Amino acid sequence: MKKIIIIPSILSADFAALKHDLKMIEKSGAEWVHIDVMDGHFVPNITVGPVVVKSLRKETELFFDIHLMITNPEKYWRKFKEAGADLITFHSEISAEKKKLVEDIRSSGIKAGISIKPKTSVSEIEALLPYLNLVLIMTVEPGFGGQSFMDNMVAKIKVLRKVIDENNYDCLIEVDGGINSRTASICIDAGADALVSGSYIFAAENPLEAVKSFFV
Ligand SMILES: O=C(CO)[C@H](O)[C@H](O)COP(=O)(O)O
Repeated sequence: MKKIIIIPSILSADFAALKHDLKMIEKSGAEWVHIDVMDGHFVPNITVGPVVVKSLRKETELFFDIHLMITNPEKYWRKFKEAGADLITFHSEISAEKKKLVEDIRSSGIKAGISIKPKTSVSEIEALLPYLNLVLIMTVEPGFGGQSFMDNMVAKIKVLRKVIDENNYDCLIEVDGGINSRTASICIDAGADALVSGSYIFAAENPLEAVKSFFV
């Protein structure tokens, strides 16, 4: 059975206690942490910038999975790389030249991903699959934690799995939005490799046990 990558998202964490939460994630056995970057323009919410990522980088060796929900990732991705990103994912719905952006990120020595919003289909990013390390399928409208998983996104995971497998692309499928113990199984069955979970973990009475519950 393949190993599923479980990725706690700090979006729903207490931002005054992020150091503590990174230690909790390390203790849980998870190896990645998901950091959502929102600019108040691409999505109607604002979160953190490279300064915060740099501070977090000093506290942990967890793999930093940075999700840029911003209009101009071509202007800012390098700052996140310098701050300690291991993987930078930007959105398919932006206007910059996406193949060049993927190539620039990868040639800087880190991994590159593309995310698709619920209304964007797999065909929009198919030509980029040979160059990508990861595709992030959003199963909620990006911008806020705590939303419900959109069941009609499961078909999209299956389509992407089929395209990747048929072409032997070396590209992970990550799913983000409304992931809990029930929806995790649905996504794994549909072909996901990596699952991001925020509110299910950080709203739990015991976040450590909530992360661990994904591994059983
Ligand atoms: O990208 C995001 C929102 O845009 C979050 O990472 C995602 O929604 C995780 O939160 P939850 O598990 O609470 O849905």
